[in-house]
Amino acid sequence: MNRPPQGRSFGGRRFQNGPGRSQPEVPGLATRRVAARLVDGVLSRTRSLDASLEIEHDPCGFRALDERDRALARAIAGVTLRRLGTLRTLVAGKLEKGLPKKGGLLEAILVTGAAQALYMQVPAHTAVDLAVATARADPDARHFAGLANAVLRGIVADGAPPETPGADVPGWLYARWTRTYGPEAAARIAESVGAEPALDLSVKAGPEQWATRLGGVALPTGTVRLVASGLVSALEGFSEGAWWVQDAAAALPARLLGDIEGLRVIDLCAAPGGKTAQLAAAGAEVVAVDKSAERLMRLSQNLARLGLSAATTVADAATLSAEPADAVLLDAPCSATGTTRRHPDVGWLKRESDIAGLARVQAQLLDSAVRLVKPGGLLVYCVCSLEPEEGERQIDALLARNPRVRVVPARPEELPGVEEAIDPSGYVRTLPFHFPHEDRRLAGCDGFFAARLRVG
Ligand SMILES: C[S@@+](CC[C@H](N)C(=O)[O-])C[C@H]1O[C@@H](n2cnc3c(N)ncnc32)[C@H](O)[C@@H]1O
Repeated sequence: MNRPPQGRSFGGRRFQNGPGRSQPEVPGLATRRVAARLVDGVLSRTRSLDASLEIEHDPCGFRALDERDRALARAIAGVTLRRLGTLRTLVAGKLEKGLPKKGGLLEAILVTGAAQALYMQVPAHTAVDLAVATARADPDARHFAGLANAVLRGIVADGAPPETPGADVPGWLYARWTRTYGPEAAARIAESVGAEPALDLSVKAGPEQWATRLGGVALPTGTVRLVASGLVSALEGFSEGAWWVQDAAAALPARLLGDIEGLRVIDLCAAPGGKTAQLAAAGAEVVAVDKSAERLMRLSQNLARLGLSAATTVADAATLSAEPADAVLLDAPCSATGTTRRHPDVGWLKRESDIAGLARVQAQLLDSAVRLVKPGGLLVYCVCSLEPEEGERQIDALLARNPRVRVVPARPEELPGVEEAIDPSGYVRTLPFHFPHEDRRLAGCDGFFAARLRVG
């Protein structure tokens, strides 16, 4: 006789109800367990949300869910991470002795449960009951199912707290933004990164037409912006390769190279290829370099969909030797704090001490990039970080150690609609509240730094 499967299967439809017994799972429970596991990867600093969704062995059971439940699990994890500071404070306020040491998924269950009750349209009793059931089904958290029930009922009874600027940004990061940009701008950055981002597309041609066809708006820099919903691959123009997804701020650095038609351009740290696509679409002969063969393969697939081409080289850009090019674009690995709006887990996964290590790598990459530019050619350096050590200070230090390099300041007419991003040194520094729009869903951008340099 075939017996029903026993025990726990992440994302499956069965869970352990007691020794040797298995019953059909409560509807919605698998989705909550997956959401808690996605968030747990971030709380334990073991996996980013994207990594949990992409890793082959599917550590959270995400792929076992159907499409609707996947969307819900992702939404719960996303809202939780966007509100994590507030949710952790609320949970801590209900726990006299703090979180139990061996609670397994307990913290993730509590914050995802509270997020659904306070910030999503999930009835509070459903959010609490499913959180308690998720705790019962976890081998460690089950000892604290009663505690989970009491904590969540208390949080629900109090309701959502008033918004406090910076409450959902990790303390170390908010303190940095306050020091760097001042308290008012830091609060505006925090508010902007707390909102759901729009979907930004770089189009090969005809931004106005594509904005009309897709029901979005064309930004003055040429990016087409839509309110995100559903699968990107289902949107008109995806399969014919008319556009690719790229934040409006991420599309600025390649523009700084100006007219590159027919020029040879080396794109360092190129994968997954958003900037390579821009360079190739502008008519350059592009060599895309990345140290990850797997990510370069994804770049080639992306370019193939777009009907664009570039040569690819798997190499460490810090030691690459190649024939110098007319221009080089270096999009260096960085703390990525400027992408907090799209990746609300960034600050929770990183430590402040990571920044110094990244800055050292960026300096090596910059020195190598300078060597790869023909005399008289241009180098654009960029990072998706809000931290000056990775941006402004990095270029200041390069100028001080290499007399061959000088800044070619960005000009306002090159950045229509975002002229305020040009600083007194001629560097480009976008902040998440740039690209304002009356419809809040269409406002904002990633925090990027870019500098254009001439190598003599
Ligand atoms: C910020 S992402 C680049 C995004 C890309 N430029 C785009 O527009 O789509 C950073 C990339 O740098 C690559 N990378 C990191 N260190 C590198 C190195 N030393 N040499 C070459 N590539 C590197 C990573 O594999 C990753 O693909």
